[in-house]
Amino acid sequence: MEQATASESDTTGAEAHSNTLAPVIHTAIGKGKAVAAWRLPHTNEAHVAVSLQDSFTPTPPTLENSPFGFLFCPFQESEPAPNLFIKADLYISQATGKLTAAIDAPAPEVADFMQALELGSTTPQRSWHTSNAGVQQQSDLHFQDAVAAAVAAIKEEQMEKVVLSRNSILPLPLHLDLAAVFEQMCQKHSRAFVSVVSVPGVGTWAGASPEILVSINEQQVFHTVALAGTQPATESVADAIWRQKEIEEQAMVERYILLCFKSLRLREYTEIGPRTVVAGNLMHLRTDFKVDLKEVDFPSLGTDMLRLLHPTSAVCGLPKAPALQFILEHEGYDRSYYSGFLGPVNSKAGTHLFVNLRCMQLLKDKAIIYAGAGITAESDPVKEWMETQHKMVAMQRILQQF
Ligand SMILES: C=C(O[C@H]1C=CC=C(C(=O)O)[C@@H]1O)C(=O)O
Repeated sequence: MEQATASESDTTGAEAHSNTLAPVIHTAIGKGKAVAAWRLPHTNEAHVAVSLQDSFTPTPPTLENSPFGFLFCPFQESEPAPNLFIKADLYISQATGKLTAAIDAPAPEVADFMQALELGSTTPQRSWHTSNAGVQQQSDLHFQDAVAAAVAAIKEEQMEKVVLSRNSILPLPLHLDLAAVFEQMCQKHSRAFVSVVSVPGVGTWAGASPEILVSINEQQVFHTVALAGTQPATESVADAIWRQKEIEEQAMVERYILLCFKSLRLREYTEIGPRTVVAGNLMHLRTDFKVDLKEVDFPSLGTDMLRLLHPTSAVCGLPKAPALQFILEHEGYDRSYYSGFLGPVNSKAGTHLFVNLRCMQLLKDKAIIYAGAGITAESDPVKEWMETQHKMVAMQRILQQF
């Protein structure tokens, strides 16, 4: 039997001609397989990976020795929301338009999939894998009360910052197609990491994230960011004026990343920023941290930083333990995969994990849109609620296209 290896180039020549990405997504769902589609920021090339395995759970997520696939992890691991790895048994990119099978992909399943693809998909609209978990939605007042409680706890010095979130449930348009949702997001969000993930028994998520968690590109450059502070986008980023509250909020995220480097005794990094960046209808403050792994001998940096960073102070808070405790006690709903992380691992372009933000979960006839806001001593409950409204606009606009 052939061994699984850790690179996207380990593929056999199993090809189906004239494929585009949409039929591959439809066939995967029709055949009950897990599928992920993604497009990296500032690139034109979309990718789709399909797993032909029955199990998707990695324990624990390691990056360096992983085969090529797509990692999908929740905010907090639980039975309905486990860490998932969609191994790329089948892979297609827009650049080649050819579906290829990994060298260790199960041959009968590959043949079966190719045949179904040739026959053409009859997948109806609004067809994707759905989760069995119930939907919880809190009232607007619940969110605002939680913010007020967080401000009080911060003033009592129980923590410095906590990120509180909420969800909003919308009916789904009848003519919604998952591949078309992906395409719309690619068109509308060129600066974001765009993805759709659909896993049997777990459900379907779509999003356009502005936040890199851990990325190692083909030149072996490690990259992470401190992203925080939000305001509506202005004509030009040069016009952005940031309040002290946002500057401090982002500085806390930066400080936590520096602490992670320090705990790994890593001093050879570059730091650029904070700069104003645009994310859809919004702007944020971002500092970029990079490490050249060709110059620094630290082969496990990706996995080590992932373990230390998640959940970052951009989605959890500072210090991490009391902020997490506060979230679990006060948010009043399960974040599931919102504010978890996701992305391709060991692809030709490297490993690119993003925080699952500006995202939605697709149920049979509803979408759940998620958003959060960083709470500090200066936070105002109504303004923070408005900020979450602004963050939900990205996904609302995608649904309005149908
Ligand atoms: C938690 C979210 O955003 C984070 C990322 C950027 C800015 C944020 C903020 O200003 O609060 C959040 O920390 C979200 O989009 O749901």
